[in-house]
This record gives sequence, structure tokens and C-alpha cells, in this order.
Amino acid sequence: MAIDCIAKASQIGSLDEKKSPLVFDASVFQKEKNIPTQFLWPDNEKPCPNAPELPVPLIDIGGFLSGDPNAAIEASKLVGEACEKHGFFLVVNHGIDFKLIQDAHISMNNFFDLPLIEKQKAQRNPGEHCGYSSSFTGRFSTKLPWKETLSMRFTPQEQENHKMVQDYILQKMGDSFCGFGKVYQDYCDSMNKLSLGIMELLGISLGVGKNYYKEFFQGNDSIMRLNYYPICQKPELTLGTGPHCDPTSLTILHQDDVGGLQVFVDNQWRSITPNTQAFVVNIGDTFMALSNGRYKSCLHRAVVNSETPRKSLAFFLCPYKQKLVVPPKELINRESPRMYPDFTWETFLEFTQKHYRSDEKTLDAFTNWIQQKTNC
Ligand SMILES: C=C1C[C@]23C[C@H]1CC[C@H]2[C@]1(C)CCC[C@@](C)(C(=O)O)[C@H]1[C@@H]3C(=O)O
Ligand SMILES: O=C(O)CCC(=O)C(=O)O
Ligand SMILES: [Fe+2]
Repeated sequence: MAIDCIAKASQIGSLDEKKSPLVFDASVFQKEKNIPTQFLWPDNEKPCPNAPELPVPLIDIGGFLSGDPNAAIEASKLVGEACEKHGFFLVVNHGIDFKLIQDAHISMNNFFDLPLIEKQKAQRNPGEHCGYSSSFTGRFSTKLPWKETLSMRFTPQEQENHKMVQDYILQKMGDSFCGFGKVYQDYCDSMNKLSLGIMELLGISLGVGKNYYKEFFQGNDSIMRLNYYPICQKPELTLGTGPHCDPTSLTILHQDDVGGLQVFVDNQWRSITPNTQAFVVNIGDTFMALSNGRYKSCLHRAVVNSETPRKSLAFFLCPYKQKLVVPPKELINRESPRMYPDFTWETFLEFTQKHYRSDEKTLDAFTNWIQQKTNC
């Protein structure tokens, strides 16, 4: 069966059944001279020391957000050039309240500083994408990332009492996390608004109009992820997050000031210098399909260090699960035939959670998987 061969090939589910999964407790591992073998990455994927910095233009979207049509055209041109070349850009004057960003980082610190037993109240269940995960020790058995994550599901507030993120945190962590839940409900609402603004710029730049993608994502079923990368005594042997393209549509990432994000551009890993005033925005696989391959899903990874823990906030914009991912007809012609099959995000997400570990070729593997299932 297609699923079996994909699963075997992708190391998901290949845990040694006789042993319970390793529990990643960085506060214990950090005291060891060496790191567990499960966290060692192959030589061809190990981080290169001091990847050269990539100078990335800051796209000022303040004028666009204030309704200036000329600024919208100028910003959409810069966004389009970046997305055609390597699939990411930085935005400033984004309109997101800096105190909210600061509160989100403080709340993240408070969560990851908890004892493991407390964090495990939000433990991620197998096959699900929400909850707390310490290094995915329950999902993979090799090339484990040196990180802890907390992921939450977000859908826009259509009714007054719809506060999915806040309700989830209260349910999992209890009343003492009421403030945490409110901060991340507000943060996700802000990310949703910024994402829809960026979708306007992407629609303009692709020539399909400012409302095409904005309306496509007006309803969305997105993911808010907190990445916490503990100090590592052997940072040159492991990775915080392995090389991958986000399978989602659009990622809005806020790095802290430690540094560790790297992108693969012109056949070289390049570091993205932290800028806490900016958001890193990258195209994911699903938007690459929605643009019929015109815009590139950005290959990136995160490295760790032996001095300071690093944190990043990643908002992953995703369509409603059952919405069919099909590019607009304007982007399909004789010179640009369809590049990817129709699919739903629900199927793609299930593929990444149950059958394939996202890497640099997830969308191609998913396309093959769909075709094999169709031919079975
Ligand atoms: C839909 C998703 C799967 C991952 C989180 C979001 C978007 C990025 C994906 C991921 C970060 C890519 C690298 C591998 C991964 C397993 C990880 O290191 O976290 C991926 C996430 C996941 O499958 O949980
Ligand atoms: O932490 C980072 O800088 C990148 C994280 C990332 O790529 C992800 O969570 O998809
Ligand atoms: Fe990513």
C-alpha cells in the first residue's frame, strides 16, 4: 500500500516498539557531555558554522496598510520579486502592537520554563498537530530536532464568544493561564489581519486582484506555534528545526534577538539576522500550489547554540480544511500548465502528521502519494 511505503520511507512510526519513546528534558540532557544519538543529524545536513548573513530588504507596508494605492503597488512589486526568487521577505511598519509581541515572548518564556510535568498537561496526541511536544520524540526516532513546541489551532472570530485559542489554553492549562490565553488570542487575531493584508499584496503582484486570495483565506483554520530552542552543548551536531518548506500557505515569523533562522538561497545556507521590529514572511507549499508554482515555497531551517535559548513565534495561515486548493485560471496557460493536482489542506495536513515528515520535497511526495492512491 502507498501509505505503508511512504511511512517506512519517512521514519514516522519507526519507533522501536520494545522501548518507550525517549523523553526530551533539556534541563537533564544539557548536563551530559554528549547529546543522545537520536539528535545527531547526518553530515550533509549538519549546520555549517557561521552561515553568511543574507542582506534582506525590509518591505515597509505602512503606506499600504493606511490605504495608499501607490504604496500598495510599490509594496506588491517588492513582495512579488522576493516570492519569485526565494519565497520570503521581511516586513516593517506592520501595524502589530509591539507590547503585544513583547507579552507573547514573555508568556512563551513562562510556559517553557515550567517543569516538564506541567507542560505535558497540553501534551500533543499522536497524529494531531496541536499541543505541547518535546522534540517529537513520540513521532520520530532519528534526526530529532533540538526544540520544544506548543501549537494551537486558530480560526477567525465570527461570533463574539468565539475565542478558540483562549478556550484551548484554559482547558489544557487551567485558570492560572487565563492571561497567556488572552495574549495569544489577541496575537493570533493580529496575525490573521496581517496575513489577509499580505494576501492582498500577493493577489495584486500575481495580477489576480487584491481580493482573490484575501477572500480565499477570509475563513481559515490556521496554526500558532511557539518554538523554544534550549541551549545545546553540541550545536554543531544537531538542528533546532530541520531543513524544510512549510507545507502551509503563509508563515509570519517573529524571531527573538538570538538568531538561528537560515534560508537556502543560491545553493547556500544563509543566516537571517534577527530584527525584532520586523516579521519574516515566507511562502509555504500550499500557496506555491495556489500560485501554480509562480511563487517559491522557501527552504529554511533553524540552528541552535550553546550560549542562549532561542525562541520564535510562527503563525501558519492555512485554508479551511475542506477548501479545494486550485490556482486561479489567470495563472494557467500553455506556457504555465497546471503544476500540482487539486487537493484539500485537510489531506495535506494529514499527510504531514501521519505519513511524511515535512522536508524540502514534501509537496512532490504528497503529489506522488495522491496519484498512487488514485491509481490503487
Ligand atoms: C503543518 C505544519 C507541520 C510543521 C508545523 C506546521 C508547518 C511547519 C512544519 C514543520 C515545522 C516542518 C519541519 C518538520 C516538523 C515536524 C517540525 O520540525 O516541527 C514540521 C511541523 C510538524 O509536522 O509538526
Ligand atoms: O524558529 C525558526 O526560526 C524557524 C521555525 C520554522 O521554520 C517552523 O516552525 O516552521
Ligand atoms: Fe518553517
